[in-house]
Amino acid sequence: MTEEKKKGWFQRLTQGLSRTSQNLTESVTQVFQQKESLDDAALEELEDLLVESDLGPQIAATIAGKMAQQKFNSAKDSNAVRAALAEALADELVGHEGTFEPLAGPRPYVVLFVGVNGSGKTTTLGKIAAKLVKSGAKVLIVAGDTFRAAAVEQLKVWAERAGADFMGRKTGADAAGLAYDSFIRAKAEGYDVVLIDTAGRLQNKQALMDELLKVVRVIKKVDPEAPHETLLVLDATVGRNALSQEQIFGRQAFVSGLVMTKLDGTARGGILIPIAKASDAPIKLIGVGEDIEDLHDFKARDFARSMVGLEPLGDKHDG
Ligand SMILES: Nc1nc2c(ncn2[C@@H]2O[C@H](COP(=O)(O)OP(=O)(O)OP(=O)(O)O)[C@@H](O)[C@H]2O)c(=O)[nH]1
Repeated sequence: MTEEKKKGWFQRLTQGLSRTSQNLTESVTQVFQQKESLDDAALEELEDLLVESDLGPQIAATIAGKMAQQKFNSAKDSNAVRAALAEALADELVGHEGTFEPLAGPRPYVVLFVGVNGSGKTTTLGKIAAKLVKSGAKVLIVAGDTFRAAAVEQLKVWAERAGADFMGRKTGADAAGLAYDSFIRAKAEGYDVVLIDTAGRLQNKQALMDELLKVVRVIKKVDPEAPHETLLVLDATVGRNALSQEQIFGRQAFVSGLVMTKLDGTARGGILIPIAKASDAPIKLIGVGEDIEDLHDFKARDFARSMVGLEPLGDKHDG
């Protein structure tokens, strides 16, 4: 990434997370305003504020504990408070950072997108397709949510916009059959990446999981190593509901990476931390807007600093 592009992205990230950071830092710096160090009551207040920021009780207690060990020179030191908070948040996240590198793997590289309707699956898939095509890759988009005509249409628009090829079937067609055929076609026609959308809602959760597992099974018939990546897309604005979605999909659908979307315009960006800690899969990508440029690799330290309204630390951390 060029310096300018990097700067642009960080600005978008910090801007996108501004409601989260306002929510988090204003209250936390206030706790430290009158005092150099925290007494028990202030520590409890800090913990409550962190819980309100969607961090959950355990993480809130850990972070409040770390903050309580610090000394700050009252109100003048709000940047130091922020920096310490960013460090404490980053400590929680660094072990949960993953990379999404479809062009570094086998060809064709098969990526499955799972998640409930409205989480941002289609948009995320479209953004990834656009970036891959731009970098010269041959990309096939597959409309695996065969239950909703609108979902197929939306994906087709993204495929056209991205310059990727598109494969879909009529409403109600067998999604697993489509996934299988698309993989065979991608192998025969030399595609680099196959991006497969899946249904986000069926008559019940079990039916949805059965459907996903069937898609995975038939893909494995073509190549046992595939799908090479199964990305679970989660909407940050739904707060703790995203946590339960992770639990449902993560336990059953062989999720290999998480994507957190809609981190812009929400005060609930803090939810990313309990999700990261609860999940066996790392966070790979984050979305802070609807444009192609608004999807990015997840970098724990940069994210933690943006969460408190600070710029990233520089090359050492922005990878
Ligand atoms: N602000 C913001 N909006 C987003 C982001 N990602 C997706 N969206 C919007 O969220 C809405 C839902 O996204 P979709 O991509 O359609 O979600 P989906 O999971 O495919 O849902 P269905 O199409 O209903 O299956 C759309 O209006 C997107 O433009 C993001 O990072 N930030």
